[in-house]
Amino acid sequence: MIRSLALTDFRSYASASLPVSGGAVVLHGPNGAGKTNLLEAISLLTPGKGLRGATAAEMGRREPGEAVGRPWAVAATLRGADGDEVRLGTGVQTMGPSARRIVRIDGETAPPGRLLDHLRPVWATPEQDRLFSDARAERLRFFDRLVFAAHPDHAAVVSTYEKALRERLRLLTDDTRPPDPLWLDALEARLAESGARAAVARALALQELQAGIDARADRPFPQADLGLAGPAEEMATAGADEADIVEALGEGLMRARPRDAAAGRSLFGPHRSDLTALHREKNRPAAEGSSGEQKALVLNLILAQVTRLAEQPAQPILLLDEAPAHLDEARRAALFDEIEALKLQAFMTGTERPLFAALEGRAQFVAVEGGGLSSPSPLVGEGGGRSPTDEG
Ligand SMILES: Nc1ncnc2c1ncn2[C@@H]1O[C@H](COP(=O)(O)OP(=O)(O)OP(=O)(O)O)[C@@H](O)[C@H]1O
Repeated sequence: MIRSLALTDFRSYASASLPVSGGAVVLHGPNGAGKTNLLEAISLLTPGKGLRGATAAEMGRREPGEAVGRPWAVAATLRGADGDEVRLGTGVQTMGPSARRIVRIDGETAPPGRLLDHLRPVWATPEQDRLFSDARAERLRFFDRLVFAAHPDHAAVVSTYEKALRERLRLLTDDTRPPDPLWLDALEARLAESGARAAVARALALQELQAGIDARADRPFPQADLGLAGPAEEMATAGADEADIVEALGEGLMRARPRDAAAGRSLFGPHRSDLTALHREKNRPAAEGSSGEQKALVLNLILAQVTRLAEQPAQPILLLDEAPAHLDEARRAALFDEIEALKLQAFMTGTERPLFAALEGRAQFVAVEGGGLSSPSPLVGEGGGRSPTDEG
């Protein structure tokens, strides 16, 4: 679990540090105070672009009128189940368009994937309120993140696939010369192999998540019947051998060449797959649900995810941006109870402290304002920064 956090020139924070207790941490403060910025900082303690999907260059603190942000850093001290302390750090040392985030573990530069040995942040953001009615690509990215938190190899497989896909499209749409057939074959072989592996991992993760959702039937959250739409995932779900999926993908890609070349887009392959969900109780597609209903379905899915991750050595950390505000009182109380029952560390944001009234005395409350953090004793904040922009 995270024991302390320190931010330097990160977004609206010049310099802030926060000792953290286990369990629930409530970040409350007005709009624009920096609550989401703090969650984003924690979400960077895992590979990827964090909960806003931003570039490293965007995250450096900028004063009004400044075009380029400062080099920034996020650091956390963790205490593992065995009582050992680990220091995780990430940030960029020089700014510029090519700014790359580096990762340090106990002071040593490490590949970002190693962060997953220690921490597995899972987040829910207001953007997910329309997850099931949103664009397909967004939903697939969300699902791939769930797959990847439990099966870290999945990220590399998807990235290999996406790289080969871009390369193949470049060959197919190059007007200056016909595509080199050997190169095209090689790329499609790579696509079929990585695509099949991704599809198998997705199907497996879906099965585990569905089992997790089914096991939560007694909770006051709506349940989703999940599915994966896409030929490769459908084969994997039906129990096909990976080799057969590779073959089917290879054939499909070859057949799709003229169509892809004409469209200038890749119209076939598991990047076009989708996560489907049925609101079980209502027996209707989740996409038709209200944003409150979709939020509750997503939260239930995320709780199933953290429950399954809790069985792994690296700890799940729940980051809930404005989630409680979207829930009615009964579900809010159930969410808080669940965080306690699962012994989860959860960071939750909300503009109003009374939203978290049920947690008074059971959680750490942190007031976020003006780029600073303050938490009553024994948890003393040291926000020294100020938000350079308006703070609602
Ligand atoms: N790179 C940056 N440098 C300086 N300030 C930034 C940077 N990026 C974002 N900000 C500022 O951070 C503030 C937004 O913070 P954040 O999104 O954390 O607010 P919040 O407390 O979650 O608000 P809300 O309740 O409205 O969701 C804005 O004032 C924004 O201008």
